[in-house]
Amino acid sequence: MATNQGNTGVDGAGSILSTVAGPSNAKPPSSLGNNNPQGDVLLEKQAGGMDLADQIDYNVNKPGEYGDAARDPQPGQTAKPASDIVTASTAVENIASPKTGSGQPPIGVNNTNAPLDRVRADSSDRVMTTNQGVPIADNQNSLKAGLRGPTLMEDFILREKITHFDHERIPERIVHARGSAAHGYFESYQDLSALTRANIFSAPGKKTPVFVRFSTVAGERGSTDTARDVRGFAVKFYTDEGNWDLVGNNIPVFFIQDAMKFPDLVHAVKPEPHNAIPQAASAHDTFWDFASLMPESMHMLMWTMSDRAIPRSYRTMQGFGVHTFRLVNAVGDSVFVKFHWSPLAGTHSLVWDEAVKISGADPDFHRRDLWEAIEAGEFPEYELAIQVFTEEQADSFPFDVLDATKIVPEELVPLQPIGKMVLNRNPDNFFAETEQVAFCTAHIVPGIDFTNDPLLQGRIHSYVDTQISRLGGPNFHEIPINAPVTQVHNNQRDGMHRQTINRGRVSYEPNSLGGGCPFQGGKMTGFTSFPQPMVEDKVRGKPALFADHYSQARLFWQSQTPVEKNHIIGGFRFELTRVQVPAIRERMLSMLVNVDEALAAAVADGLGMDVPPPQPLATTRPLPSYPPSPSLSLFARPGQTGIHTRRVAVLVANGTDVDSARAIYASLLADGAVPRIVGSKLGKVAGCHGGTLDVEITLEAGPSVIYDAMIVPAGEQAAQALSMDANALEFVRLQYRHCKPIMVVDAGAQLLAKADIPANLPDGTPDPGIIGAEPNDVPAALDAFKEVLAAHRVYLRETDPPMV
Ligand code: HEM
Repeated sequence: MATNQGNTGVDGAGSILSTVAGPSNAKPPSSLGNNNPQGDVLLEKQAGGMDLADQIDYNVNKPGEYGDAARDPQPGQTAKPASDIVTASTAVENIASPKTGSGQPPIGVNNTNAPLDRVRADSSDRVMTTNQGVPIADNQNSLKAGLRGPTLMEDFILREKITHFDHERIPERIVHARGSAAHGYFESYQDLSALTRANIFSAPGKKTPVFVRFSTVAGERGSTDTARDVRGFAVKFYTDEGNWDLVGNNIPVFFIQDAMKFPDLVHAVKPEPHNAIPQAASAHDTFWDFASLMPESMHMLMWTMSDRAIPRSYRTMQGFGVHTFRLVNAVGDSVFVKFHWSPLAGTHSLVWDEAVKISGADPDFHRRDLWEAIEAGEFPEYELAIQVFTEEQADSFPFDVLDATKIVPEELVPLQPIGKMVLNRNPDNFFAETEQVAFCTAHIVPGIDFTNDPLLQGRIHSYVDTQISRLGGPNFHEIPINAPVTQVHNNQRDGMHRQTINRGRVSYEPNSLGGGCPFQGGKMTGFTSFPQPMVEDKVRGKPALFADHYSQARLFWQSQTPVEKNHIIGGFRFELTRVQVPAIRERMLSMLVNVDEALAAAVADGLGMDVPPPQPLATTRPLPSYPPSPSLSLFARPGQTGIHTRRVAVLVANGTDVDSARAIYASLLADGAVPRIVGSKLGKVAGCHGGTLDVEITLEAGPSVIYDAMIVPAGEQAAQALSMDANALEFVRLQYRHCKPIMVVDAGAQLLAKADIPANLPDGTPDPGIIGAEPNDVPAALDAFKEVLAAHRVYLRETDPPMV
């Protein structure tokens, strides 16, 4: 017998999983270069296999705009068969499943990404039909009594089309409504069977398909990506023994300790009910009213006011399971575990002013970034690490491991890397996959179990419950993206939207009539709950250690660099400035005093208030003190991907040295960056020594905030023209203000002078992110530029004067 998550309870039994999903077309087909407006690019073979022309085609065609074209042939184009497109992943996986002789799988049949492809449909070159499969002769004109007469009731084709349209929307998620997702796989580094019998960790190199959804929490489905908010990091593992969902966030703690408070928390942060303002923002009275009355949220608030809440990309943030879970091995021994994801691209964030401006410039900033990276074959990778400790060890910690407002410091329990996740395929259909996916903390597999964390316990109920209404009934586990790759057999029947056609007369157990679904599980084969002894009174309350609300908030604060501390102060100042009720601001300040007096003073200063006395503590026990934990700083993880996928604006105008601009562009591309030729209008700019260059995007359509860095190539006349252009000046100033690397060649320095960009840092030393180059010195300058770009930002520009 299996659960609806396909947990068979029989090792390996019933598994149809032999290989792992890979991309069908991660690299954009070069045929798209037909549309390339920039015909005059270099042609030089790259070591990595993708030639420069392909890369430039890809970039010129703007990744966000070719997605559909890459899959579906456009008029006059022939789609490149998926198998012809070699990507790093297909090379590794080599998982293409058998195709029919024509190369076209039948409708509804899996083509290249077994096993999750089993229901992908490709309608290219197929005759249009009704939902009953009847061929349609005319899809443009309704059936009328005469050309100018009334439409006939019998027009079932019209009515079916409109009726379906009328019902195309489903309720959005009550939280985490806005998200983006990707397919990929998880690969285990080692055999963890001593700790857990979870099948996905049973052998080194074992691969398990995953679907991952990243999200913001508070905003509605159409809200902006770069709001200050927690990010969801939900992973569905399609394991051999059913689905395991690790439904985490990018912050390792949470606002509250008990599920009982979750509806209050969400009501407080969502738009206020009388006027539905503000969208996707915690900067309003009701949120801070709740928070200031909920001191257990203090630790989480430190994280959400930090740059963790404005990541540069879903690819540059960590993920955490948050709760303490259990691992259980084959003989029933159990240890506690915390799960951590760390991106190979490092942890990088935006600065607040930039995040605000991106909301206008590109509300899909994170969605686009994830999509484009995967389409370009720059597959995001995250390492999974665990912290493992025994129940006895947990008893000796100065905090309670069942309290979701506490971390287990890495200094106390080191991280153990156990595998990596690679996201290598974008969804085919946003609604069918990203919108309909249903994650749930209750979806666990043999070898993994819950703890008594009272927040986790409430979540186990909440997800399935909400999905029954969001996805229209109890059968949403049959929706392809939710269906396990294992077979599902049980005696559950019927209900709205039932897809499975169960055979036989027996749908109960025990039975003597045969057929149906015999129960084959049993102790240590099927899922068995860890038999934790429990003899306690029924109570409403919380353990004593839960009442320490400040010591880990202080640990977080003390582990931050000066730059990060300034940003946290800025976050509190911004949010509390938006709060209208002075008493709420004062209560928050009184909580901050308990974290750190200098922090409270700096925030109070920004609010024009005095520092109030500290809020009384909820405990009389002495608070533990922790040594700073360097790994809590974002800067602890610079990443291993260099300048890959970093976006660089190359500013041009008439008079730009076209050859120099091309050389810079090609050099950036060769190192994996994403350069763009940016000018004041589309069309060609004339080079100072002849030749022309196509502008790819304008200063208005591609403003400063969507780039990680900028370069002004050589060219006296171009530098003068840019210096007269208000958009170009604004561009440079924002690049500087947002701490981005800036390189100028020769006369390009005029632009910096006109924009009043200082060459030195506030402490008087040269700014390493302002790189000037002579025309004959460009390669060396580019090397220096790339080095600063790989380090992401020059935050030293900001630290004068430090606020604490
Ligand atoms: C008692 C506390 C909580 C409750 C009752 C709760 C409830 C919910 C609900 C109802 C949804 C929408 C699900 C859907 O419609 O499919 C959701 C989504 C989500 N929750 Fe929670 N949540 C809680 C705490 C947390 C915590 C602590 C985390 C992180 C560890 C978290 C992470 C997520 C994520 C990532 C999603 C989005 C899943 C997706 O991408 O579809 N939640 N939560």
